[in-house]
Amino acid sequence: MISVAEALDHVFSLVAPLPSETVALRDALGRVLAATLNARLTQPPFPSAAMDGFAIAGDTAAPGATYRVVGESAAGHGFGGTVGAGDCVRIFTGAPLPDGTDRVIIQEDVARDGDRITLGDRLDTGHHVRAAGQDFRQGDAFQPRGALRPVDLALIAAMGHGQVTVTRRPEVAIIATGDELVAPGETPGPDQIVASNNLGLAAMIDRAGGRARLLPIARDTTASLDTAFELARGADMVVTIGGASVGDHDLVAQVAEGRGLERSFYKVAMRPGKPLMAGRLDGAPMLGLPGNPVSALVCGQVFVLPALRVLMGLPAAPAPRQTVPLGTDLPANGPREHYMRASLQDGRAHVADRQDSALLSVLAGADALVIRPPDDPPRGAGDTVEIIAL
Ligand SMILES: Nc1nc2c(c(=O)[nH]1)N[C@H]1C(S)=C(S)[C@@H](COP(=O)(O)OP(=O)(O)OC[C@H]3O[C@@H](n4cnc5c(N)ncnc54)[C@H](O)[C@@H]3O)O[C@H]1N2
Ligand code: MOO
Repeated sequence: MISVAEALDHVFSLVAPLPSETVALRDALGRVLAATLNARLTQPPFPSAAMDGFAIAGDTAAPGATYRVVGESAAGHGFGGTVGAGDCVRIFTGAPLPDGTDRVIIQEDVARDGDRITLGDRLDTGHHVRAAGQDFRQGDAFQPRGALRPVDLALIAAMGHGQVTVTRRPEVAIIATGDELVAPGETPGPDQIVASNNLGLAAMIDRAGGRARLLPIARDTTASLDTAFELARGADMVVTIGGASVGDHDLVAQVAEGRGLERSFYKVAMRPGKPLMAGRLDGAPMLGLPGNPVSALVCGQVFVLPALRVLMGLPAAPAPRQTVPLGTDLPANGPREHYMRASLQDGRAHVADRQDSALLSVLAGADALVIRPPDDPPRGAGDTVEIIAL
């Protein structure tokens, strides 16, 4: 059995960023820029007012000074005339500063009488002018730090782009396997249960920026699995769930190998998730997850999402970890890296009593996975541990 870190390295060697495509900015949330983007515009494009008031030549400002109002500059409608000595222009936030002015006196500091204004006794010191290009200049490069966030989209729009070139959204085929499974919403027959973790995994993938394609549940037969793999053709990644262990009806590896799977590894020293397999099938990376609901979803966090991020154009990196103190005592860990379901309260990780990998309700009640290294000695409340936040 290989370690989680080795297995993840193998998974990373199976994936590479997908080709790019151009999409409307409106559809670019969560996508990853395929190349550095340069501003086509300068912002602000002209010196502009940061407050509502009167634009003057700043060196003339003094308590009691008077000016003649010769026009108005509003956002979208600048003042086209000339501002002479002793003149001012009524101005509003966002409006271009007229030539010959370099300061805005806020209207609270001004007394107006017809077309005359008099500055008050206590002027604030600000010029209330936004310099041209103070936010960004034409040609400035923008390299977001990750997948595009709402603020990134706003900036790119302001920079003058209506479309962006991003890495294509990965399509991930998900194959649940097992004679015992029925689709969500169906009533299980005798000896059956509802397939759940494939749905959870699909949601995980969609939320992370992929597009999950849930295939029909495959039965525990060579023919059914073969059909499922056939339907998965063309996907950017194939994920199977279940049938990964050593039982007589665990046929996924056998069928995948029959179709030419180039296997990278089988079995990882982790808990849950031990019977994980990975390789390349029909030209696509394939991950075979164990069927237990928690095992599948933990493998989703630890392997599927990091692989998905690489396909999306993000750097190859393990699931982000944080360090927090434990809120509970823990016995020594065994030889596998243990991902324990825990809830965070007052900044401490309280590890759930029941850690069976079949317990979806425990996972749903958790907001973190506490990671115990192999053979970790007993830990007490207050000791720090690494977690993956869920
Ligand atoms: N003799 C051994 N038995 C088992 C071993 C072992 O090393 N030796 N490993 C155990 C571990 S660890 C795991 S994890 C499981 C994984 O088994 P499979 O990947 O073959 O999964 P299945 O047998 O198909 O299913 C396990 C369990 O999960 C339920 N399941 C499967 N798919 C779904 C789904 N889509 N939604 C909800 N639940 C699902 C299935 O009904 C089973 O209850 O093997 C152990 N055995
Ligand atoms: O590794 Mo299994 O995934 O412990 O339940």
